Amino acid sequence: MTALKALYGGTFDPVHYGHLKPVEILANLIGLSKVIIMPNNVPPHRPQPEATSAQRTEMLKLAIADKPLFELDERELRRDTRSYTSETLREWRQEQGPTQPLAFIIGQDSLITFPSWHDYESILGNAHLLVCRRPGYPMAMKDEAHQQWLDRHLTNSADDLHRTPAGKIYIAETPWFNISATLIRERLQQGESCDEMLPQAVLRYIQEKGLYQ
Ligand SMILES: Nc1ncnc2c1ncn2[C@@H]1O[C@H](COP(=O)(O)OP(=O)(O)OP(=O)(O)O)[C@@H](O)[C@H]1O
Ligand SMILES: O=C(O)c1ccc[n+]([C@@H]2O[C@H](COP(=O)([O-])O)[C@@H](O)[C@H]2O)c1
Repeated sequence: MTALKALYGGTFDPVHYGHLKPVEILANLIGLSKVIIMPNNVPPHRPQPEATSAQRTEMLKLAIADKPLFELDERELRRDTRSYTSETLREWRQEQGPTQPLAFIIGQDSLITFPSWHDYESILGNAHLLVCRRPGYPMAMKDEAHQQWLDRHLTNSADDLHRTPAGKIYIAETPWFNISATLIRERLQQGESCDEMLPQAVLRYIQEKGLYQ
């Protein structure tokens, strides 16, 4: 059996424990030996981040330096157009061949908006979706057609993910982490502590560079 490979895309402005901890638990649950973390360059659906792509990448490097589970992929930084996940996964699938099991990791909030993503059906054609729970967001889709789409693809079998190349959605029983980059940016701007929310090395970098003031 070929090991499942997982890509974890995000804006990471900045990276925090709400990104890292659920995914470490997910990796244990389903037997992932690597998670490839990938910052976007031009988020397709939100304003440009406060930190530059280079700064967000630097923070990711600091965050994963002592975590062998993670490696970094900078491919989206090499494109100046919108960082569409469908394009990235098409390219990754071509590199990995048609039978390699591939997955894209998202949080529960991203699952809810997923049907509005560019060419979203093709994403499942190229990868599974692995979903981590997140507090404050519904588990059901906004409309019936999208709920039926979700139900058609859902699996609760980790074996399914390892045995098939793409097309399944797995909602992992990961714990809730009530942390967001928005909350961190707001707290930093108000001079409030964020010590428990992100790695110390990332916090030091933010302070050194005067980010999110
Ligand atoms: N606390 C969390 N629990 C589970 N998933 C999360 C959490 N925070 C972020 N994610 C997921 O990580 C991925 C990258 O998220 P992103 O970089 O936008 O972080 P964010 O905290 O949501 O940022 P912002 O507050 O700036 O919107 C997304 O798929 C998102 O759903
Ligand atoms: O391709 C799209 O249309 C699309 C729309 C929304 C989000 N994404 C990707 O989903 C990942 C999580 O997004 P975000 O904004 O929550 O960090 C990140 O890799 C984004 O580039 C992709």
